[in-house]
Amino acid sequence: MMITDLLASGYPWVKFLHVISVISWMAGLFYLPRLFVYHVESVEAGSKTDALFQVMERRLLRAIMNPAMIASWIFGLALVFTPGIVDWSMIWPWTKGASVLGMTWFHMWLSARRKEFQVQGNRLSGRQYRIMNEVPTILMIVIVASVIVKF
Ligand code: HEM
Repeated sequence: MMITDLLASGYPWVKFLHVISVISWMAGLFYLPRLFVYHVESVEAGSKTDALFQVMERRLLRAIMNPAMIASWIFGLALVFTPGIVDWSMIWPWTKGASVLGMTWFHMWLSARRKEFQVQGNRLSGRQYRIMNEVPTILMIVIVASVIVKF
C-alpha cells in the first residue's frame, strides 16, 4: 500500500485532527497577547502577581500552544500530501500558506516576548500588545476564507 493511499483513506480523520489542533492553537494565540496586556498594565514587576502571570504565560505556551502548533503542522502537511486536495494552480493554497507562515511567525514573536518578561523585563506597552492582538484575527480570516471558499 502506498503512503498516498493511506493518506487518502485517512483524509476525514486527519482533517478532524487538524481542525481540533488549530482550534487549540488559535485559543492560545488569541489569549496570550491579552495576558500580556493585563501583565503590562495591571501588574507590578517583581510582585507575587508578576510571578503568577509568568507561570500562566509559560504553561499556556508549553502545555497548549507549542504542542497544538506542532500538531496543526503535522496534520496540515498530511492534508497537503493527500492526493487531489491541493491544486497549486489555484490562489487559496498560496494565501493559506502565507497566512500559516505568518501565524507561525506570530507564535515565535509571542514566545520571544514571554522570555523577555522572564529574563530582562517587558519592553512593550499595553497598546502595542493590543495592536499585535489583531494579527491572528486577520490571518484567521484569510485562512478560513482560503480553505472554505477555495478561490
Ligand atoms: C500549520 C500549517 C497548516 C497547514 C499545512 C494547513 C493545511 C491545510 C490543508 C491542506 C487543508 C485541506 C483543505 C481541504 O481539505 O480541502 C486544511 C484544512 C483546514 N485548515 Fe489548515 N493548515 C494549517 C494551519 C491551519 C490554521 C492555523 C487554521 C485556522 C486558523 C487552519 C484551518 C483549517 C480548516 C478550518 C480546514 C478545514 C477546511 C475544510 O473543511 O475543508 N489550518 N489545512
